[in-house]
Amino acid sequence: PRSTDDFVYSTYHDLKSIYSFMDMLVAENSMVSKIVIGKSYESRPLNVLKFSTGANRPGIWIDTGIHSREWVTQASGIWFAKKIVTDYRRDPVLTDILNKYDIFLEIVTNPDGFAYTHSSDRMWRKTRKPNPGSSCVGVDPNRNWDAGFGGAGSSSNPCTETYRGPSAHSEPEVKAIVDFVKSHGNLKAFVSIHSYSQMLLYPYGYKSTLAKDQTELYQLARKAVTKLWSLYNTYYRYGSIITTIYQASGGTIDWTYDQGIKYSYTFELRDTGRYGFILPANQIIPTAEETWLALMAIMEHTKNN
Ligand SMILES: O=C(NO)N[C@@H](Cc1ccccc1)C(=O)O
Ligand SMILES: [Zn+2]
Repeated sequence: PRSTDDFVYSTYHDLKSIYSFMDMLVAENSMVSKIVIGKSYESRPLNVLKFSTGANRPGIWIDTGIHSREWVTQASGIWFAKKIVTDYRRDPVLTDILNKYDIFLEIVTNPDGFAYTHSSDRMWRKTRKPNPGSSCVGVDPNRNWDAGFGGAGSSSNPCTETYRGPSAHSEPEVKAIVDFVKSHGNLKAFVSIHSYSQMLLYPYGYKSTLAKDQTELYQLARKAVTKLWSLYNTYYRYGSIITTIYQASGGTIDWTYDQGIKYSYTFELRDTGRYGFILPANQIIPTAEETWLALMAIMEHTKNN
């Protein structure tokens, strides 16, 4: 495609195609820039799109594709990026958000794993860093954060899908985000998008202690899933990670919440298991559209509080 107007949002794309989408979007829009926050283990750039209409603003972070096989999430991230530039100055709520906040969007958060799902194993979840002393490759990037690291709900066995890694932030893909969050220092919301299960989750996963902001997080989750449901009647469950899905230690949003980013959420997109990670491409746009309504609710609440 020559522009993001004739890019095909209703199909799954490989890494090369997604990177060229990002470069086209940057070239077409003065509001969009590309930040490389680091390199993956296999030296791929960790690209973050920045949407900004002014300087020195607080930020909102969205990542997709931290688990590489969850292809509807990277595909939704592409659609979100185009939606932001399309709706700015047309949608009053988004315009108000972008006049006060920067949005940071990391579409391919695990590029090595993503490339591997295209080349070798469609069901690959983890990073692709080898584990010394083991023939098994990769660390679960959603168990590698310094939040209850190494606790129940993660594995010490490199051959498992929830292997936590040798130490917190051992994975370059995770460390890059940690460093970005710390250096930015003014993120007000952090949303990490997974599939599948149709859930909206907030901290904690590593312990059953209620988050100090649990009442507000619950009420905002309820509002967000109601907005999501309003489009195609897709039903989401919502609540804390540990009570809604299972115990998981070293998870992304437990760390971001403990860094003081109050509006820390994880989405589990469509479906509930019929297709699972292999969601048909004809569901990409409907999934992205309904999820966007929930994201807008979270971003609007962030802006107003
Ligand atoms: O992989 C998936 N979904 O894609 N399940 C998530 C569930 C989850 C979500 C948030 C925090 C911790 C755990 C996982 O990493 O096990
Ligand atoms: Zn996942």
